[in-house]
Amino acid sequence: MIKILPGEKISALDKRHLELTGQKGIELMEQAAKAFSSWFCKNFDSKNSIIIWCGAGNNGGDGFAIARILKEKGFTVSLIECFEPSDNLSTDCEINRNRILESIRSSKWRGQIPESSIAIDAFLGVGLKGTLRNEARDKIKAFNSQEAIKVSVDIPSGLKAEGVAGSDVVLSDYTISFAQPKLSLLLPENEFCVGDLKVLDIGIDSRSYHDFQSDFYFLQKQDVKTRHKLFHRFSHKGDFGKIMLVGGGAGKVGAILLSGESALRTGSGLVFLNVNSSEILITQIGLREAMTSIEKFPRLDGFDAIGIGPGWGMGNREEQLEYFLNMAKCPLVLDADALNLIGENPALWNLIPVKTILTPHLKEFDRLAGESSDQLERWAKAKELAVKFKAIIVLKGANSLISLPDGRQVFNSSGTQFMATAGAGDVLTGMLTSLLGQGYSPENAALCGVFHHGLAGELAGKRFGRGTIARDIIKAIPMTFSELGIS
Ligand SMILES: NC(=O)C1=CN([C@@H]2O[C@H](COP(=O)(O)OP(=O)(O)OC[C@H]3O[C@@H](n4cnc5c(N)ncnc54)[C@H](OP(=O)(O)O)[C@@H]3O)[C@@H](O)[C@H]2O)[C@H](O)CC1
Ligand SMILES: [K+]
Repeated sequence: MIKILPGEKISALDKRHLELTGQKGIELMEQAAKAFSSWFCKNFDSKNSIIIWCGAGNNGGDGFAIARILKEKGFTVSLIECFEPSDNLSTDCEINRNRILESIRSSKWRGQIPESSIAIDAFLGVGLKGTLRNEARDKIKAFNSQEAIKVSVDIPSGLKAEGVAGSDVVLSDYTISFAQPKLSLLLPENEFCVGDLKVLDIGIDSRSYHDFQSDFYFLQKQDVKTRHKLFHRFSHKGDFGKIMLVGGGAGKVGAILLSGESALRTGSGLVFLNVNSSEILITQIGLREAMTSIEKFPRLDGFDAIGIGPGWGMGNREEQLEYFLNMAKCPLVLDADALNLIGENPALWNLIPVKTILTPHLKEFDRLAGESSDQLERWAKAKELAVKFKAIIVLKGANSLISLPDGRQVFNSSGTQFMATAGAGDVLTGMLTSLLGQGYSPENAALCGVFHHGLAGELAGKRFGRGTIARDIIKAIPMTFSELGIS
């Protein structure tokens, strides 16, 4: 997994990469511009007219290089230089400016609002320091007043790598960030200016990160494959685990059925659903592949993993939750009402076995950890709780955050807005419990489960868009394994 470094360390990281590889800065910039352009060509037709706003630093240098590449690809490109002739350009910005083809129209910014169908923001990147100067503010305002689709290079101009955006910031539809997402791009508070986020590999040598400390990591497709267990032709039902999912209170059976079905689609060998006695019939009809039980205090031996909470209800459940926390000898997942019960009675924290996976959404997290004034505070609290109770806390949302007992915090890269639908969380609980039951370590179960859940959402979202429902996500789970080449 790639480390997420503070913005102020990015140039030191580049330097380390250049030392290790013998590359030149201008070559790294070219890799970044090529990565951006290749994403751009996949997403936009060359009939579009493009205007690129370039600053005087390396973000602007990226912009000049992107202009040249997109022109070569057949786009109509023009440039606005957001600096004065007296300003010092960074060395690589200067080189790329000189490489610009004569056929690209380039003008100085003189307060005009140009016309184009796509505007690319390569004005300010992670090198922004202190308070934004007035002249930069005017340019950002002018940039925002264009009607064009807006795409930011690396980070929206005016946004700091770690900060919450103020009012003087480029309002992007897409932000295409290099090597690693900057923390500010992952804050829900900044969604209004970041838009869709894509992080592109620009070929930074992974050894370059060794010299830098950070507890924040970014989980990508390539990190997941090696964490999977592989099964072979002699594998039998037992290897795929026997799990119990506890929930399904009166009127909420749907939640546990979704968890059960997603566990089966994730590969569980045997799935038991423990539900309210009133709900047994409907549970059996709802998921033929599952077995059902209605005991409040069922025997737990023989289970490889237990997931508790989906649709459980909170009335008279505390004693039952205590029973599961005290008696289970296998790994646990706690979700929904199991978490709400802990929120109501914090003493239960002390009963949670080490490396239990907790999967709160934002509101459940606030019930567990108390209200937070912003997401940064929530992230800090998640880390504190994960370390204190040696738990794995999955704070669900866009770029779900997995806080590990050793203090590392991992942001997930998969997912889509179309997963914001009833039952998506129950699907995750089923997947995580399933992977634990298959013998994955809790850390690998959390990382793989969260990534595959997001990927399943993406696949379902591509097909059903806004109409995506939790069952579409479940149906897509098997495809996530083939997508990653996992048998
Ligand atoms: N590893 C990577 O991710 C790579 C990223 N690349 C790109 O490089 C930029 C970072 O480039 P850098 O040169 O360090 O800085 P910027 O271009 O972001 O910003 C410098 C310019 O910003 C002006 N500035 C700074 N503070 C202010 C302010 N408060 N108000 C207005 N203007 C400001 C600064 O002007 P000065 O007069 O102060 O010097 C500069 O003009 C990164 O974001 C990526 O896009 C590399 O291309 C490849 C590797
Ligand atoms: K930018």
